[in-house]
Amino acid sequence: MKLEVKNLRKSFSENEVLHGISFSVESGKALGLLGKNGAGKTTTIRILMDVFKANSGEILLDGKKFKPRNYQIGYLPEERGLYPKKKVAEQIVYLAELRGLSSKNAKQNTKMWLEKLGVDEYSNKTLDSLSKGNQQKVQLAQTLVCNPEIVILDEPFSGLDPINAQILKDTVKELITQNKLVIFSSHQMSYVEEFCEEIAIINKGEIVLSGNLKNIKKEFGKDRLILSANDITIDELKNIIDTKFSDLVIVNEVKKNYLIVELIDSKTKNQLLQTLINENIDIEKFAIYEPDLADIFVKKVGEK
Ligand SMILES: Nc1ncnc2c1ncn2[C@@H]1O[C@H](COP(=O)(O)OP(=O)(O)OP(=O)(O)O)[C@@H](O)[C@H]1O
Repeated sequence: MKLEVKNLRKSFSENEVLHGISFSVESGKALGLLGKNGAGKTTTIRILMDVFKANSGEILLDGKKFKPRNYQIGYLPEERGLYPKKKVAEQIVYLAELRGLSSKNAKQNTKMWLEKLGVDEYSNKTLDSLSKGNQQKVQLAQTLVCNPEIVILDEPFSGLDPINAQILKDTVKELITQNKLVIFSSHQMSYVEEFCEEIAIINKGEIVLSGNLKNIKKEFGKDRLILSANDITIDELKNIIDTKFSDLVIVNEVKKNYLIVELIDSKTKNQLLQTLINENIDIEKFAIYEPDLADIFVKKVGEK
């Protein structure tokens, strides 16, 4: 399956909050929707789920208008939607039946997911008696109980400690290998980096970067190197480069322990290395720069 979001615009009263959002994602891949608070992630997801109507734009699944009601979708909304005073297993079974599962399958799947996520011991407790992290896992069990083909998770990691975040990561990875189409929103880069093949960064209601994460990283790292030297400070190294090697390289960024430099001509990497050696600079680091997602995000959005 391929889901395509095309040029979504959304206004609340006179205020346009989405200014033409477009991205696409296919089964067997996960798309990370990234953005700061208020960027427009949840609004986009709500439009996808038909909670809100867009003012314009379209959403297609395999080229046809996407109607969420026609599919088994696992949606974990930002405002978690379960009943605090009802028993955990009972309400998941009930919601699974509402979504079309037989009573037997609803019970089986509920048991399976509560066990898998390590919250089966709370099956007969009311939801509000559980810790926030465990409530979150119950919500996730409810999201996945119907074996959905499409999984949409809005900030699924919020409130999870590292061990439970790992359980969620493993679950998402498993969904991807089962060829599900997975979309999730987050402002936590490390999670996105770990298993999203595709990303879309939203800033102030606009997509500022989208596509395959590996290609994006390659493009950002293109012709850039990390450089440091023994016996001289980073500032001294920068000075030498600025005064002597400005025909080969320019300094992009001064980090605490190294410089990020950009080759003026991508073919001159070895020449740069040779020139540094000829200058008797004792090179400590000379490596291809591999930006992490946080670096890319900061570059595109301006701040963390
Ligand atoms: N129902 C609404 N009525 C009016 N404005 C809204 C409504 N929902 C969202 N907005 C506005 O739309 C903008 C985008 O909000 P949205 O919740 O989509 O951002 P987000 O990226 O999900 O942020 P967060 O990470 O904080 O959840 C914000 O300026 C918000 O105030």
